[in-house]
Order: sequence, then structure tokens, then C-alpha cells
Amino acid sequence: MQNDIQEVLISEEELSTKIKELGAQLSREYEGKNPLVICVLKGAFIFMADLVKTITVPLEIDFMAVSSYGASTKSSGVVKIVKDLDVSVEGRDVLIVEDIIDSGLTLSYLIELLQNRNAKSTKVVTLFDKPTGRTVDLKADYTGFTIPDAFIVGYGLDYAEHYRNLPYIGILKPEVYSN
Ligand SMILES: O=P(O)(O)OC[C@H]1O[C@H](OP(=O)(O)OP(=O)(O)O)[C@H](O)[C@@H]1O
Ligand code: HPA
Ligand SMILES: [Mg+2]
Repeated sequence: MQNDIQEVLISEEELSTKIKELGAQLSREYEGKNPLVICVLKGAFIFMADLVKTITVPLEIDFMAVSSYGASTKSSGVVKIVKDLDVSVEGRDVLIVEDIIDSGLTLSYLIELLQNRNAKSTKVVTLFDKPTGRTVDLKADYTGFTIPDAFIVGYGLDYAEHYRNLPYIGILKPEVYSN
């Protein structure tokens, strides 16, 4: 697995420091509120777990699984809901937790869906933002790292379902996905 990595882009320690900063910011933002924190599976599962431990306000969590990449490094353009939420978002302050915004298609789809279901507020925290990938105009409210135009894996992010268990963020060698 390690042999497929060209370069470590972000270390475990850098991830941990940044997540604590985001948690402190979000704790201030949601002071006096009881947000519904939604994890966008699968990619955001590790970020979600580490992030909620750093948020000090009372909150509830739920999970939604969406998929559009499959075994490719390019979005299929079709966002498929694999698992929907268990609870209603009506009247709730919703915080969407994403691992990465690349084309922006997944999030624009989700934000519209949650607004149509009458969430009171919808904000987005993403650990990674890859602005060069964008095909729709979209910005997160909170961003951990802005990353270069490369396919990254680790810390929950996959290529064809592999590498999610790497504890750091690596750039995959192009030959891994080009053959
Ligand atoms: O901005 P976009 O171009 O839409 O890309 C971002 C989304 O793509 C990945 O999900 P993926 O479809 O690979 O599902 P996964 O989380 O199960 O890996 C990633 O986890 C984000 O949810
Ligand atoms: O760079 C990426 N890595 C893993 N999954 C992704 N989904 C969108 N972009 C990426
Ligand atoms: Mg994926």
C-alpha cells in the first residue's frame, strides 16, 4: 500500500492540529445551539470521528452515504444516495461534514436536498478543498486545507475503495490509476 504513494502531502500531526482548530471555531459558531452534524460517508468517517471530539457544544449526529466516483479519479457526475438520513432535518441547524470538495457536485446536490427538506441553516465543513477540480460554483463555510490538483488518498479517502486506512494524506502515483 505504502509503495503506491508518491508523496506524503499532509502528516498525521498536521491533520490533528488543524482539526482541533476547526473544532474550536465550530464550538464558537454553534454556541447555544444543538446542531445536527451529518457525516457524508464513506470518505468523511475518520474526519467526523476526530472532529466531533473537539466540538464542545451539545450536538446530534447522523450519516448519509453518497457516491459518485466508484473506481475512478473523475466524478461520474451522478450523485447516488446509498444511505439516507435516519432523522428529519426540518428546523435544524445542520452542519455537513465532508472530507473533500473537488468538482463540488456532491455538496451542491446535498445542500439543495437539505434545504428542500427545510433545514433551518445548512453549513459545510470540509477537511480538503481542491479548487482546481470545481465544475460548479461552491465554497465551504469552514475548510481545513486547500490542496493541489492531485488525487489524494488516506484518512478516509479512497481510490477504488483502497487506502482509506492510511493515517496520513498521500498523493497516489499516477501509474496506480492510469493502468
Ligand atoms: O466534489 P466532488 O467532485 O463531488 O467530490 C467529493 C466527493 O467525492 C468523494 O466521494 P465518493 O463518491 O468517492 O464516495 P466515498 O466517500 O464513498 O469514497 C468524496 O468523499 C466526496 O464526498
Ligand atoms: O482527490 C480525491 N481523492 C479521493 N477521493 C476524491 N473524491 C474527489 N476527489 C478525491
Ligand atoms: Mg471515494
